[in-house]
Amino acid sequence: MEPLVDAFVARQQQLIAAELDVELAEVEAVQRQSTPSQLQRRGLALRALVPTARRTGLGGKAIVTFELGFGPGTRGDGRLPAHTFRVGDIVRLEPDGSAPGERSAARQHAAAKQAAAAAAGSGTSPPPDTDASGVVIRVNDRSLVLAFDEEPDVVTECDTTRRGGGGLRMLKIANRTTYHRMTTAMAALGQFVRHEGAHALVCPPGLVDVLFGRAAPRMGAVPPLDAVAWTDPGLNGFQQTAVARALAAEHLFLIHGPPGTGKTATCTELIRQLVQRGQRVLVCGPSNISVDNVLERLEHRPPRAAAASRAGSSAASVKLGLVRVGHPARVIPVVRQHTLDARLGTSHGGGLVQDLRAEMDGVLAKIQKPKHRAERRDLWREHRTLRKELRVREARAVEEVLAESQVVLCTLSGAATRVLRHSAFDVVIIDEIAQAMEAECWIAIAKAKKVILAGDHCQLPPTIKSDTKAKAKAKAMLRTAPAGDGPPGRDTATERAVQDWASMTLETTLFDRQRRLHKAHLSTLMTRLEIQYRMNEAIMGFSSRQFYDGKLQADASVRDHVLADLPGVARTELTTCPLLYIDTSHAGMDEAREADENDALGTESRLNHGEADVVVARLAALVDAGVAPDQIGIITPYAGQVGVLKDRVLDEFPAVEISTVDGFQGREKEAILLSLVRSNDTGEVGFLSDTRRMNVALTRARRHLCVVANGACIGSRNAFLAQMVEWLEAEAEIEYAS
Ligand SMILES: Nc1ncnc2c1ncn2[C@@H]1O[C@H](COP(=O)(O)OP(=O)(O)OP(=O)(O)O)[C@@H](O)[C@H]1O
Repeated sequence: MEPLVDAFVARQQQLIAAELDVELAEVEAVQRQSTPSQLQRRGLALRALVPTARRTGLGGKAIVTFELGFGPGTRGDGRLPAHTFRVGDIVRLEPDGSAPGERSAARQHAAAKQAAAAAAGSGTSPPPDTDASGVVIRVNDRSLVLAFDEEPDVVTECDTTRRGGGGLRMLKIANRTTYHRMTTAMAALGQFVRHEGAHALVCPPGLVDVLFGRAAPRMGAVPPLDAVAWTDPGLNGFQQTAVARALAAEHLFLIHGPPGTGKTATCTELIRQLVQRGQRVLVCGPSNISVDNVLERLEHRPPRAAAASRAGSSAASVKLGLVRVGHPARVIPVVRQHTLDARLGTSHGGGLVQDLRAEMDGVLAKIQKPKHRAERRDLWREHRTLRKELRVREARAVEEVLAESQVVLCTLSGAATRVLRHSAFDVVIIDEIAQAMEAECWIAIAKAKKVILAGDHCQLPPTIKSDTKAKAKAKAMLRTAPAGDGPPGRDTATERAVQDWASMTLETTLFDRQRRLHKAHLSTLMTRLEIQYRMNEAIMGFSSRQFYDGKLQADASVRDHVLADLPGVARTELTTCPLLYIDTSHAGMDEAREADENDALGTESRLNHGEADVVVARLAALVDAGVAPDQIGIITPYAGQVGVLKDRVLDEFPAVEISTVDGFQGREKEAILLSLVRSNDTGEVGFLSDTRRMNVALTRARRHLCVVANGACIGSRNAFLAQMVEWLEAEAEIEYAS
């Protein structure tokens, strides 16, 4: 077991370090190759900012508002120029007079290397942070609000020199926190199997054995479906089976949820059932939105349950103690009252904390008034003392809130936050598992006795920047790996597995690994949900056949639904057609290349103006028929084509959502226009050849999917795409573009 896990940990750490390297190199390249004005024009920097307000946030964080002061880029009306800063971005502030990234890039690189080295060793020491980095927590057209652990000197100094010139420049920097947390989680796993004392894992050895294939997953007695008091009586048989088996599983259970099959609804029921049984649950996902989706469902009882309880059904309303850990600014507004911050505000210990924060704000206000250096130093000292006290009281109040909460929700990376350091759970549920890197999952797994994974490996994996390089390296390693005996102490199975790690990339998810590892037990270890509630039956056909053994069923409520059934939509040929294929094969609509000017590594994207014309005409026809623009999505695999379409569409129809396929995973619209772009003489299809990307693309529409493509090109060399074109030709209404 030990060499097996050690090799896994080493490989993961190597992959994480490579990914961080690429991320840092990207940021560094952009910053080094551009002047501050160029960076600002590209939305990657904001210049001439000055701090205009300060307050104290959770954990004594310094919350500082920045507005435009003076100097280059200011326009006089106080509005910020167009920029790409978003809530959650990590940014650095530096005096606007210095060269961009002058100090930072080299420092970041050194810090990253140090972090990797530290984590590979003890796994506990955090990477040194760049001095003036903060997190964007609010953005509007005149200001940005940043949170800092402690107010950086450049910010404080900026105040004193405000009337003398200067100001601050804000630049995006790579977010190293998640990488560090992943490396630390891996190091802890290594220590756990070596029985070293310092690790932070509470999960039982049996769980680790199962997750590494050293023990078969065991199942207790599965409760008969009619013996369970369902809180949502509308769940279908697959969903109920998944919940019942997940309850019975001893260490591990997998829920496979194809598009629209109610995976989140199933997880929600499972959480309620676990809470009814007195269990404490940690609910995680790779992104904030994946977590908030579950929270939103947990908070609102499904209409099906409400109706049933009015009719006197046994559907119990389980009172859940919920808390969402994570910064309130990154949480969707409807669930904000469940954030730890909001819960602290109303808790018993929260009052004292509020008083202390107010006191700290008072000191901050005094610091801002012009003073001698010595006076300001004293005030900062006072501020620090108050912050120490605040942290102690806050920790107590947080413990109280957490103790009252049976369900804690956070991102996978968020499970590493200080407030959850001592928390342990009976079960961790990871939603959207196929989008999560395995090392990230271990941050949460470390805290629980049992793991439930829910996702769909037939959709896109996590986005990995270093992947191409990593894959090539992995292949090379496999080629050079000795075929014979391994090092002493490794049995053959371990050796095989260790060599397997060499082919592992960050795209290899925990879900993938478990499915492969426990192939023989999949029929009991995993339940696939097979009734979908999104697509007209005509839309789901190809996806069902290719990815789900032809087993997907459309629920009666969606089987035949078309746009014409929506209020205000005229009944026309177009609005009664669920699947339309516009073949551009003979229309001379050739693809073009475009260098992505936001991509410092010089990646090229593709676009197709001819296809864009077709899409724009179809969009107009849908809107003319009465389909609301916000119910229409335009998706395409290429960022270049997204740009072309946005330029053509958004002025007239700002509510239409235009996105890459990758960016639309997890979303749906009543009507989807899909532009596949590739159109060339050689049949090159680029990353259309990733079947998972095509699966996502074809399964976003509820009532109408229009595919615009050069079928002759995309189907000429790629067998999967040829089958897709065949399906479209057989099942869709066909139009030929000219
Ligand atoms: N048993 C059910 N009966 C009726 N509607 C259901 C049922 N289960 C789920 N739904 C509905 O199906 C839709 C999709 O459900 P949900 O969001 O849980 O699916 P998902 O699998 O998480 O989706 P995604 O494909 O985005 O991952 C929702 O509108 C939900 O209310």
